Amino acid sequence: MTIENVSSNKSFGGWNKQYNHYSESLNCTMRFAIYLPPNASNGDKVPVLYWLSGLTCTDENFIHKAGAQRLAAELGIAIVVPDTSPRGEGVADDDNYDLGQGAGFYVNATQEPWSSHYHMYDYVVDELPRLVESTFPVSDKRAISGHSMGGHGALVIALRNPERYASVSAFSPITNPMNCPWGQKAFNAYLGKDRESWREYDASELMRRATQFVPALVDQGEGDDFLVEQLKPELLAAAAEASAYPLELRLQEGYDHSYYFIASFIDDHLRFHAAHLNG
Ligand SMILES: N[C@@H](CCC(=O)N[C@@H](CS)C(=O)NCC(=O)O)C(=O)O
Repeated sequence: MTIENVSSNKSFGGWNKQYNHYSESLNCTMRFAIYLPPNASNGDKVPVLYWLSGLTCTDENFIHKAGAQRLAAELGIAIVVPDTSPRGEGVADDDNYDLGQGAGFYVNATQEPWSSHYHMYDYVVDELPRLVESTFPVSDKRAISGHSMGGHGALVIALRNPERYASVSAFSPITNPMNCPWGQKAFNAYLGKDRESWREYDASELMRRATQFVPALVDQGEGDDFLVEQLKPELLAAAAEASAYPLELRLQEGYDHSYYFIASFIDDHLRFHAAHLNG
């Protein structure tokens, strides 16, 4: 596996870096970002928080806007940020922002024209950690978090792979994609009409029947324009109650869907993950 460094910026004593590599699961060249805290340069193997971004994002939005590096440096946690879909000229796309490139929804697509590249689930669960853990001074202690579409991705991936993650968190996640317009549009396209196959990618469905628990923290802004139609945190809360899932769901008054919200609470999420990664 060859990977190519495309940027390096020192930050809070550690390094923000971007890499390109050819992804076997996505069948195209992908870029990801990694923040390596200062102690990763001393030969320590540091734990990793994987961050999954939302619709329209690349590997850069979180790195530029969330302000996570200062505390990640202090806590000694690396952060890995993949892109949100396969990309490139030969990769299927759609004119709308909520389907195709920038909108991979962290599923393995089974339908044409998406199925030859759109395997973000396999990429995030298997290929990217394997690459990161064999390339950088990081351990196999993992946590996962994300925003909106990426919050959906983080919850689904942790719920389906509880042995792989110490903790999971999300900002403004799409909690029940089977029952909201963004999710229904994406799942119809990527997975087809059979709604049974959708259940494996629905955080509320998975949480309701969970028997193995990954500690979960979710923050949702009450001033979020997408709250009622798309995000529906009350459905996740009901699912958690049904399985006695260890979910902490916090509604934050006045906050919207933007990175201003994420930046306001990212420290809480980093400390939550650090407690579980180092516990
Ligand atoms: N219609 C909006 C929806 C997209 C949106 O709100 N994206 C969120 C994630 S769901 C985001 O993080 N945008 C990029 C940013 O704020 O940096 C747009 O196209 O900007």
